[in-house]
Amino acid sequence: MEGVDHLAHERNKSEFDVDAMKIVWAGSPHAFVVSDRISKLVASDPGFRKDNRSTLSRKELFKNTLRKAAYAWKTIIDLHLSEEEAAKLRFYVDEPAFTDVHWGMFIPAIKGQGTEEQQQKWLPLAYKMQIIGCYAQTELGHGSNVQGLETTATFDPQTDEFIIHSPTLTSSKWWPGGLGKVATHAIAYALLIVGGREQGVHGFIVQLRSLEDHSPLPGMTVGDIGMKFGNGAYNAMDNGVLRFDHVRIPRNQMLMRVSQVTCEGKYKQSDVPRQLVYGAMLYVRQTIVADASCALSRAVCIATRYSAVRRQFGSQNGGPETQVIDYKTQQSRLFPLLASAYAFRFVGEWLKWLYADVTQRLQANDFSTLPEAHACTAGLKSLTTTATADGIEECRKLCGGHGYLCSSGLPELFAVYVPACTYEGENTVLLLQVARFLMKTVSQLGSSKKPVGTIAYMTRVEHLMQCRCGVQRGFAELSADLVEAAVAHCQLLVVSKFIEKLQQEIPGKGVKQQLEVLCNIYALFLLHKHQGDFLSTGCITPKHAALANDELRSLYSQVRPNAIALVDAFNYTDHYLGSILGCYDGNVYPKLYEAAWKDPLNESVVPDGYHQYIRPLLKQEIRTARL
Ligand SMILES: CCCCCCCC/C=C\CCCC(=O)SCCNC(=O)CCNC(=O)[C@H](O)C(C)(C)COP(=O)(O)OP(=O)(O)OC[C@H]1O[C@@H](n2cnc3c(N)ncnc32)[C@H](O)[C@@H]1OP(=O)(O)O
Ligand SMILES: Cc1cc2nc3c(=O)[nH]c(=O)nc-3n(C[C@H](O)[C@H](O)[C@H](O)COP(=O)(O)OP(=O)(O)OC[C@H]3O[C@@H](n4cnc5c(N)ncnc54)[C@H](O)[C@@H]3O)c2cc1C
Repeated sequence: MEGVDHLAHERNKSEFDVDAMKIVWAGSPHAFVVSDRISKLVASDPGFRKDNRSTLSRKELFKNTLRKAAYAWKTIIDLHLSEEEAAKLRFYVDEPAFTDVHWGMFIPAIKGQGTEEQQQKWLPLAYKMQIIGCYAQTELGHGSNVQGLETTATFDPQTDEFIIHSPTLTSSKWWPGGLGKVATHAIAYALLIVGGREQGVHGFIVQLRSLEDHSPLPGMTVGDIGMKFGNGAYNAMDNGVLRFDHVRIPRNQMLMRVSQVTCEGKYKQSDVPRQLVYGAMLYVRQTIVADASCALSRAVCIATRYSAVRRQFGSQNGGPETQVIDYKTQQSRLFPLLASAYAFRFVGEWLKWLYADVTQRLQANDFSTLPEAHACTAGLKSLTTTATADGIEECRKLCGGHGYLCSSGLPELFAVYVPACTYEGENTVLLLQVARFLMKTVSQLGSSKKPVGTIAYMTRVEHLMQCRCGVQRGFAELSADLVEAAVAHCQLLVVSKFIEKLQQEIPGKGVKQQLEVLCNIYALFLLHKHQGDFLSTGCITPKHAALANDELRSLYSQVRPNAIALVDAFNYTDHYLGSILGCYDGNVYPKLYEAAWKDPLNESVVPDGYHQYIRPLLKQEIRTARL
């Protein structure tokens, strides 16, 4: 029945202060108030409905996304929302759109790589959305290998301009979000050529479309690259293709914080590391880690609530069947994902601090922590997105057949989420960056200081690399093993940041205790999963492995009575979850049944096509029918 909380019995089992945990999850009392208010504002506004998305064609989906983006912007202006509130509104609208790239990449690139003068010119236009930007780095032929990009930017001292050109088919810009149909400007990455000399890849602000009638400017061939994975909402994003035909831009539209080109045609490399050209990627990678905790927590919330609602087998003397959340197999699949959602939340908080710290240092021309920041953002982006994509799929499977319905919210969540393993740095490529950082760290330790902890094994690897073949060839030969080492290094980071979080003051009855249980689950699950490595290196004995397994089962039993309260702490509205299986009141079956009849296929009792195709079949008239 509507209005009845079918999960009340579960909520009454909770052993901790859920409201206090909501504040821990949000990050602070202020962050909770903003999130709570904005999520309810979005959920209560029909202009932001999303339950009809799966029935829209791609063009309808795209146009609806433009409508929502414009409506969101009007809401932000009308309600005088702050930048923080506006970002939360875009988050809870939950629609992949050009605004993600405008705010998440175009603006950070100008802030990170533009001079003061360039920031003063372009940022006010971008903040007021008087221009709409995209981040055009990837090409048809190159994405991971940034230094392999083929678009050229040739300086013409006669006119004090750069000539942007796509010399080959593979140099076509390909994938940039917002590029296909919406963006008026791009940060375009191109190989700089000055005085006939190649100077590496740099960023350029290029206007793509007229601000009067939105038509592509001369020399631009631009469009959408076509349908993407599944029928998911990511098809609302116009990932585009763009070819430049000798497009001229003023010299002052090269982003010149890192390097400069003078009007005389002199290339100047300031003492800022070349890698700052990659700065926007550092920013996005750290936001992606926070996004991973959000996406995984959504899937876990759905699967946990449904696992408490669903009963299957185990009826005693005609009594109720067993809740599937009580099966140890369900717990051993679900609760490590619940623990991971919290673990990624806290490592994401730390990474946000690390990014802010490195940004502050860079402003003072202190580049000492840039390598560490790169390794951490790259490694944690890779680790958390892989675990989250796998975790969303596991949550779908934990919900049985109903998990495969669009109305469960899980297929869409998976389809929209999985490209995170590829964009902003393909996950293996990023782990190789971490491996390179680890190797460099080890080689710098020198003979007097042996590596310890998770990089102790690197001594053997380093010896092997140096004696058997050159370091470069050794690295390539052992890259698959080094990627595993990189994952282990990042897992250590996640566990250690969870432990550090527990050393902080955490108010609320039973809250810290619950987090300690989740931290232990996360760590022991990893030990169980990788016990082969731990055993073969003598880090643990078979007895330790058995003890860990026993302790895991005990910890699952401790989480069980608190599971619903732990996902309630995410404080997601039913609108944001977009899932009948995960609805707050647990009233699943009537809602599933009601939703089925809303499908367009049920608009007629006899389906279109019956008379043309089915009836001839049934009446054995198929031989003569015109198909
Ligand atoms: C409101 C918030 C919303 C935000 C979310 C928006 C989401 C929108 C949806 C999707 C957006 C997706 C956008 C994209 O995908 S943009 C394109 C992303 N592309 C990539 O990530 C490319 C990956 N490739 C690279 O980063 C580089 O090519 C490389 C793999 C790192 C190789 O670099 P390079 O060829 O220069 O050479 P090296 O490996 O030799 O590196 C040289 C040294 O530089 C150091 N390095 C490399 N990268 C960085 C960095 N980013 N920062 C700092 N330092 C870096 C590297 O460690 C080497 O140092 P060393 O000391 O060892 O010499
Ligand atoms: C949904 C989506 C949105 C995107 N948005 C944008 C955007 O807004 N702007 C933008 O510029 N780009 C965007 N991209 C492009 C994205 O950044 C690239 O796809 C990504 O960087 C991966 O590069 P790639 O496609 O060239 O993969 P590749 O590098 O070709 O990867 C293919 C395979 O080769 C392997 N590989 C590659 N190099 C090595 C190596 N050195 N050693 C070992 N293995 C290797 C990879 O691990 C992978 O298995 C987007 C992509 C997607 C899917």
